[in-house]
Order: sequence, then C-alpha cells, then structure tokens
Amino acid sequence: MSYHILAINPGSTSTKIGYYENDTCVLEENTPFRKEFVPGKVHVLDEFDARMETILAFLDKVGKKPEDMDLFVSRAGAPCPVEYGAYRIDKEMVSAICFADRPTYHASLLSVVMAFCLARQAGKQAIFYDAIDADQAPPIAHVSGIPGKRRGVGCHNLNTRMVGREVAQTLGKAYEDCKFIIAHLGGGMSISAHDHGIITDACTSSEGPMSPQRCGRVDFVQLVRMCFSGEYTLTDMQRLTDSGGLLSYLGAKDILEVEARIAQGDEKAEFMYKAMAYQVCKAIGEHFAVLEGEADAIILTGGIANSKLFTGWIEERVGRMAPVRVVPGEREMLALARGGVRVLRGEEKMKTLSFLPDGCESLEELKTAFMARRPDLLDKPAVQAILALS
Ligand SMILES: Nc1ncnc2c1ncn2[C@@H]1O[C@H](COP(=O)(O)OP(=O)(O)O)[C@@H](O)[C@H]1O
Ligand SMILES: CCCC(=O)OP(=O)(O)O
Repeated sequence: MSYHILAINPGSTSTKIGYYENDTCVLEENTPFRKEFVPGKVHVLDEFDARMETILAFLDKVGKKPEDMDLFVSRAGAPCPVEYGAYRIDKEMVSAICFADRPTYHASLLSVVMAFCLARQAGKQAIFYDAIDADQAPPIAHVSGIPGKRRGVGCHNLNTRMVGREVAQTLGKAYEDCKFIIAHLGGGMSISAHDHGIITDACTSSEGPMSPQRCGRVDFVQLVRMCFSGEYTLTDMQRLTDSGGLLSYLGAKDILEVEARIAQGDEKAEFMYKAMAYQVCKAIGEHFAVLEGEADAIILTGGIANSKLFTGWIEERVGRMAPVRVVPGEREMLALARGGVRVLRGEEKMKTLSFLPDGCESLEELKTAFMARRPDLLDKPAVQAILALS
C-alpha cells in the first residue's frame, strides 16, 4: 500500500515542502523565505499567511489537495521538551504554542500549527517528528547556573540523527553503538554530541557559533547592558537572531556570495568567514569533552558543508580529535517522510503530549491571558481560527 505524505519544514531562510509516496519523493521544493520585520512584539502566526500560501501553491503544482494526503508530517517546534520520535498534533498542542508568551519564535513552531490546520481541513492527522526541542540529555546538561531555570538541550535533531544513522552504516555500526559530534552548518547552526543514540548535549547559535545570519554566543553582561542602554529596541535585539552573524558584518548571508568576494580578494569577508569556522571548532571541542575525548567521527552537515573551503578550515583545526566526515546538505525531508511511514504502518507509536505552561491551570486560562495580552492580534484570521478551536 502506498501512503501519501506531505512533509512540511520551514526554516530560518526557507520553506521546504515535499510530497512523498511512502518514502519516495515525488516532488520537493525549497522556497526562499524573507522575514519581514515589524516593530513590536512578534507572534508565532506572523508568517502564517505567507508560508501557507507557499504550501498551497506547492499542492497545486503537484496536483493534490489536502484531502489526498494520509498524513501531514511537520518539523517541530514543541511547546515544551519532548522525546525523540513522533507526536500527534492536536488542538491542545496548537493552542499551547499560539497562546504562549515568548520573546521569539522559531519557524518550526509555526510548522506544527500549519500541519494541524491542513490536516483539520482535510479530516486527516498531523504529527511532528524529532522536534528541535526533543531533549533526552542527562540532568548534568540541564544545569543553567541560574536556580529555577532549566537549560534546554536542542539542536537540528531531525537532520543530525538521520545523518548519524547514515554515517554509522558506512562504519559498519549501528547509530546506537557510536559516538559522534555532529555540526549542522546552515542558516542556523548547531553542534551536538551523540552518544549511543542519545544527544547528550548540544548548542545552537544562542550558545555556540555565529551563523550566516545569527549572532551566536554573546557575553551576557554585554548583552544585558545593550538591553538596558536605551539604544536598542526589542525588535533590534530580536534581529540579532535573524540579521546577526556574517550578515551584520558583511551585508551578505549567502555563502556562495561570501566565497565569491573572498576569491576577489575581500580580506574582511575572509576574516569573518574564518572567524565563523573558528567558532564552530570551539563548539566541536566542547562536545568532544562531553564525549569524554572519544568519538567515532566528527560529522559536518547542512548547506555550508558543501563548501570545501569552510570544511577544510574546520578539519585543519579539529581533525586530530577524530576522523572528519562531510555529509553536505540535509536529510530532513526524508527523515520526516520515513517517520510518517513508520507511524502509518504501525511500526512506530505516535506519542501524545499534554502540556500547560507553569502556573497555568487550563487551556481556557491560557487563552484568556493571551487575549488580554495581545489585543492587537485578535482580528487576524489565523488567530481567530485558533481561538475558535477551544
Ligand atoms: N554549495 C554551497 N556551498 C556553500 N554554502 C552553501 C551552498 N549551498 C547553500 N549554502 C549555504 O547553506 C546555508 C543554508 O543551509 P541549509 O542547511 O539549507 O540551512 P537552513 O535550513 O537553516 O536554511 C546558506 O547560508 C547557504 O548560503
Ligand atoms: C535547533 C536549531 C534550529 C535552527 O536553527 O533551525 P534553522 O537552521 O532551520 O533556523
């Protein structure tokens, strides 16, 4: 039997959509996404209309309707830490995401909402798979240094776990028998330690290297001073995560453009690009320590792993720790489709999540607090639709 699956994967720079029959890709598209910056507080649904338009246009192109799908599989964005694997997306989860009070939102949270809306319209189910918040790290990795504030361990779980499995296979081993450091080098970056199938620690741009468009780890005293100096608005601070990194130094985030400038002798571009590689190496070193100085391989993946210049600089600096394996691009769409097929075939159980933020007793209370906090959003059709759910 052939299952029809729509895989939805919005990232910082693009919306990737794939139509799969079982795990065979019929059509996949990667549409660049340009973030609009509007002053004031952000909300997870800000990009809903633009991203949904891309998905509906894709379905048109493939000659399918939402009703033709058996399952919608989303990259996620979960409202709280979860385990790896598949979770059912239901109205409680979507409400918890939409009514939460967050300073910024990753597009993978919106993905969950979009998958739910499409599935609901079609009378089908939606799941998310290997969420970026899936966190099975040991307690020691969760110590933040601030009592009462748990440090989260999240990374490009979907791609790194899939790539880990592929590299393990080439080594003649199971992923669950290997120790890997995996650097996902894309518009956003993460470095993670994989120890016998569990990601025991990880950092993303907020604690690790700058990326083409994110500022990376910043001295926290400096950051607090910036926040309270009066020189920067909330939007300015939020833009550090979307318009920081190489983009803020060079005015370019497209790595091919940066490399073209270097080839023409642009010394500043070369210095900043090298600085980004240097920061990736520092994070790899940290995660080598997490693995107690023992790794089967250091794996470099993501779009920037296509660059021999960049991966070469990294290998020069960390190659003595463990063999470096380069797996350019990402396998997220295939990982989503395969997760969906396993669920539809009954080979993997779909988990459910019941979550309310700290101090909140019911969904109704969360909704009421949201309506009082964000009256500016109440007339948006997408917000109205989510409010009407509960
Ligand atoms: N052939 C290439 N060589 C070097 N960098 C590339 C290449 N193709 C894409 N990139 C860079 O990879 C990044 C996007 O990677 P990707 O893994 O698709 O990230 P994301 O999903 O976070 O948008 C961009 O910064 C892009 O410029
Ligand atoms: C866990 C990090 C998520 C991230 O940075 O994703 P993108 O690279 O898609 O923005």
